[in-house]
Amino acid sequence: MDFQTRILGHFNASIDTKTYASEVLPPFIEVASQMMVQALVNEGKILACGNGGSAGDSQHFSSELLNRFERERPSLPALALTTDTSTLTSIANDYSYNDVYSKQIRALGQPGDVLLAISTSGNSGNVIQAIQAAHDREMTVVALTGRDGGNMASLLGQDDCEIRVPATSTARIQEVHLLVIHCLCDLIDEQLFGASE
Ligand SMILES: O=C(CO)[C@@H](O)[C@H](O)[C@H](O)[C@H](O)COP(=O)(O)O
Ligand SMILES: [Zn+2]
Repeated sequence: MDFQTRILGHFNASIDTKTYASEVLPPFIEVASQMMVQALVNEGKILACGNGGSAGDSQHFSSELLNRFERERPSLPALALTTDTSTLTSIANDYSYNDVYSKQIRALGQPGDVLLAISTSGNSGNVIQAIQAAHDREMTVVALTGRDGGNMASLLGQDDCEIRVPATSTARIQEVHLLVIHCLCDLIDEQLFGASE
């Protein structure tokens, strides 16, 4: 296959995945945005975590809340748990990589906060432990997953929200996760700061 055909294949697969996702995800995205707005209105915050591309997504989300998305508005409290290398490496070194997010959540999480837990497989051990820690801290969880939701799906309670991308490719799932994150940012701004175009 020549490179141009290969590139077109990626574009078409991404478009198809987004089209299919657009038929099933919007109600879940709306609920997740309302959970986040409720936390922010009650002076709570949003903690985010994931691995690899999903670590990047966590930081992408927190930067858009802390700084801005598409309009001028006050900073909003969000924190990616993926960035402090001293904390991450010491927890992984002294305990286990599975503990790198849960230990931070047990210290920083407050009742009413939201955990944004991102995993394309739903099976990353440290994200699973993060969900358990969040529940222990009386936080709610918005989970961005894919495939069959993995072990994360079965951990979620009725106050949580899973946004499961109907796809099996990690890359395609990640591409929809980023779109979902931008939808969440827009809906948060819309609910907190009023309607815009
Ligand atoms: O970005 C990619 C692949 O597109 C990878 O870095 C990917 O994020 C890593 O393999 C992650 O460790 C996968 O973890 P998860 O999505 O299954 O939780
Ligand atoms: Zn990737």
